[in-house]
Amino acid sequence: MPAQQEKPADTDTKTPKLPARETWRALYAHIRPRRGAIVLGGLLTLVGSVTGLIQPLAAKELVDRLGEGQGIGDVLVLLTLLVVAGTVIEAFGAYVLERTAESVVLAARRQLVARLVRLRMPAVDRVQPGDLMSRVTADTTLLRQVTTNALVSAVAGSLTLLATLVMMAFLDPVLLAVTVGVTVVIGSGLGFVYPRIARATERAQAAVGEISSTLERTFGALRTVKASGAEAREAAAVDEAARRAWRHGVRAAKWQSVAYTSTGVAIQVSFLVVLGVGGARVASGTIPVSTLVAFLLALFYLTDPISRLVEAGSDYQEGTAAVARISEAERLETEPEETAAGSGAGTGTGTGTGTGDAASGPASVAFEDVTFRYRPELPPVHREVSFAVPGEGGMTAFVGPSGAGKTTVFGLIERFYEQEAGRILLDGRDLREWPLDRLRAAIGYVEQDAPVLAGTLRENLLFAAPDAGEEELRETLVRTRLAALVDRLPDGLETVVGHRGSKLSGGERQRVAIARALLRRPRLLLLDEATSQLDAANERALREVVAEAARTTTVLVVAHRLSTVTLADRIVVMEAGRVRAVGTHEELVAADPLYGELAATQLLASGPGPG
Ligand SMILES: Nc1ncnc2c1ncn2[C@@H]1O[C@H](COP(=O)(O)OP(=O)(O)OP(=O)(O)O)[C@@H](O)[C@H]1O
Repeated sequence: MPAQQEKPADTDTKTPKLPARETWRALYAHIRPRRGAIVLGGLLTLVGSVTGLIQPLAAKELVDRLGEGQGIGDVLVLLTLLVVAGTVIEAFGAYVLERTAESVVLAARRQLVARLVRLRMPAVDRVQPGDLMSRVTADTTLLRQVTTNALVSAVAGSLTLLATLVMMAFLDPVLLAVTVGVTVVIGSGLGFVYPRIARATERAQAAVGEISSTLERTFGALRTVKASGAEAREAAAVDEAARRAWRHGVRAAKWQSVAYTSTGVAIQVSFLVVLGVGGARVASGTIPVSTLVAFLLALFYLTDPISRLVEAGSDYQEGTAAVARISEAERLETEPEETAAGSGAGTGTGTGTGTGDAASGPASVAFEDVTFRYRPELPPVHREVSFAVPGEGGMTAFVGPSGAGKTTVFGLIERFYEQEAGRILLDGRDLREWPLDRLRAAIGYVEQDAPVLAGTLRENLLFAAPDAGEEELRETLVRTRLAALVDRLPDGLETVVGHRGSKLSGGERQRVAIARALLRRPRLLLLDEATSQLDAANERALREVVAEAARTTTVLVVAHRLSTVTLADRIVVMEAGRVRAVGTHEELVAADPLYGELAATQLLASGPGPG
């Protein structure tokens, strides 16, 4: 079985940095569908704050009228309305923005998951599932802030800034030039700070991804972890990643606080410089004192928009970190859309033969000089592999030493991987010409470790054929010798089987996986036999199930049992990626020394035998 897992290059802490334009484009792609709601939310917030600004004027009018002994009833009503309206509008604006932010996150998650479930196997081999999970959960969360608050702050801040600058220019262009000069000098430091916020956030997020990866590994094999006494080491690995997330998170916070502080410093320094330069201009009679006073007041009005802009910039940096990691996951190679969705014509439920245009009945399979390697830098796993299985049902067994490339045959038939030379034919048609969904609908695949998913027995059985009827389900249970087990269980088909079917025995798991594959009514059944020993009853049950399936379906078995190969109509002996010999058990025992040795020493010979 392919079990190679190595530290993937693309989930390293150093996520390659996207160019600024591309980052913005990727971010904007998330915002675009909701730009209407963001504009609405922004406008409502703005109207709310403007209403707030009118309140002091109304209050002044109220006081004036009181002084003059006039009636204040209408002003009081107006003031009340303003307060209520202002509060309600602002709150509603905030709600619209928050809701939009959540929608942006939701859309990003859905889009990412829709792609990730369609990942091609070579991409899956390179990444760590836990890290991908954290991109879907944790990284998308970071989009919340940047897509709404930061954007609105940036626009509102820019507008206010512009208005204040115009007013300052009107008061005294020279003092404005002085202010802008000081602010730009100090603000240019942000060019140094911002990339550091982005980098620290990105590393913190990568570390969070590592936490997920480690947890996924630990909980995916908790029995092995416990049996190996590795609990403390696994916890330490999570601890190390968590510390790294903390360290980078703190670093991001440090740079954020530097950015915020620099705003205050810029204003303070501007104030002092304007005081000096303005004072001199007043002394020389160039401007009146009132202008200087007004200018200094205006300078303080600058604080708010600049702070908002700096904060928006900082949020944006966090957003870019998230977007870099999300985009990286989105760039992983995927299979065509119709595959996972099963939306291709003629599949729908996946319960029928599903091949639509192809004939029903057992499928034929042929390999013609197939050469394949898992990665370009690795040696070939298949070298000019050729064999032919006619479309007349029956069982073909693949045998050979461990690592000979038997499981890989199945991976290629399912088109999980693509050969580099040669052709693979199903029903005489090149696999590359088959729509993927139709191809897979024609095949039932039972992996070696017979994965049973968390959930109920029923969910597991119907996983590949959700619309199968109750009668068909019963019938399949009988065929796969599972009916007695289901009847024995207090909750029957609704029994929860535990994570990876841990509440079932190895033999039961195998048969559940076969039942699942059979419910798909496959024309070709690929069965990767378990290497573990089964008790005699389980082994006999399994053998009967496979023999029965072979009457109506072409069955290919990666065989580890003598009892299976003796039943096979045809045996393909593989060694080091080549087909060594093809024949029946008797023929091969007589003609092929490797097969003779395998049959004598390596194939599991337990159970009552084929008779
Ligand atoms: N996803 C993968 N990436 C890289 N190499 C792989 C991958 N899967 C399998 N291999 C390698 O390809 C070779 C053939 O593997 P395969 O699983 O086809 O062997 P097998 O004959 O089924 O072995 P076994 O009887 O032990 O299951 C092995 O050397 C294996 O290490």
